[in-house]
Amino acid sequence: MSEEQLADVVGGIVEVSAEAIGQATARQAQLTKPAGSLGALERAGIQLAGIYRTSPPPVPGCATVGVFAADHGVCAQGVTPWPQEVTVSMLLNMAAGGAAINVLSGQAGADVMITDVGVKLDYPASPRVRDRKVAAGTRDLSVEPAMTLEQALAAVAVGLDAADEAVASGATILLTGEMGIGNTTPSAALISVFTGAAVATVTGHGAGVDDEVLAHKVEVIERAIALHSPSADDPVSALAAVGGLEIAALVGFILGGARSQVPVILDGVIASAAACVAAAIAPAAKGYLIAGHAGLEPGITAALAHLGLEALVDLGLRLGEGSGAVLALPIVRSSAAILSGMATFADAGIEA
Ligand SMILES: Cc1cc2ncn([C@H]3O[C@H](COP(=O)(O)O)[C@@H](O)[C@H]3O)c2cc1C
Ligand SMILES: O=C(O)c1cccnc1
Repeated sequence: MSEEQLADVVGGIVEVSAEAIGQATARQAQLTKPAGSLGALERAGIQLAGIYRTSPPPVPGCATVGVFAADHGVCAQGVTPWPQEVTVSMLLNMAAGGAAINVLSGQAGADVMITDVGVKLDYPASPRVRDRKVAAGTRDLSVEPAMTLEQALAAVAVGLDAADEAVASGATILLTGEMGIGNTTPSAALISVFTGAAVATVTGHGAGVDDEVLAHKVEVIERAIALHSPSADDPVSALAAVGGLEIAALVGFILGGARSQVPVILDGVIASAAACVAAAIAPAAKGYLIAGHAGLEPGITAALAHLGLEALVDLGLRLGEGSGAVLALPIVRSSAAILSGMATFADAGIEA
């Protein structure tokens, strides 16, 4: 897609409804509970009213987790303990239903939609994997831009199409997922660029590096940022320079959800990085974002603070895949059900 086509997408994203938010806020105060007693559940329900533009909001039923997979040239710098082959192996594991995201999605009642946007190694085609490969992995962002602008935009388009397809198939809520060995490195880079936080404060252990490798990971990211001088004022260029193909696809998935006026539940650090980019491209998209969980990666905390989002769940997760997003799904559904299902003080004849 071209930058003009992306601008059209941005132009199609409307702010969530302030009127429905006002109505839902007033309704929360009339329900048979002390004001504010349901905490974050109340705030989530009000947000859903704004997103769906009606109060009470519908309970989001059909849910799709968009899992985007890709590889990362920066793995050449030794920023992850895992070999790149694991991206393919886990992709096939997900296609076979054996990954954590499959099990958790089954429990939550969500469909898993798997898209290859940039896996490096070949594998036997699977009917469960959508082949939308833009490139066989990114370049090493510590020595050259991870992607060309064209590749970054093409990957954004893959995510937009996935969101449109999910919504056309009946999804009324989207959740972000990913698989890509090495992807916590570009995620930390983007979060540093978009939040302004120091690299060392937003870089974590990812899939298990020790403290010594973590220090090296920080140094690799600092080097990349010094090389490209990415700016939050030019989000697509920043994404191309220090991002990843699945992160770009997640940017498109988020923008697509916002354009279709459905909520998008964010997973962990990779989703948080994509959300920072999406919000910089389209500030109105922010209103459609729900932070699924807090997680152990420090970049999540910085990104959510930057976006003004409050994590719904904190189970000390550090997996990714979409795991924290699907765990939050029942809570998000409950927040809508509270607004439609609870009696008001007037209904129950209680003097408020
Ligand atoms: C077996 C396995 C399953 C995973 N599922 C998600 N990730 C997570 O870990 C990777 C990012 O961490 P890093 O940047 O440190 O490589 C991504 O694939 C992410 O989805 C996994 C990682 C592994 C090894
Ligand atoms: O929080 C995450 O999303 C995460 C953490 C570790 C590894 N991969 C992803």
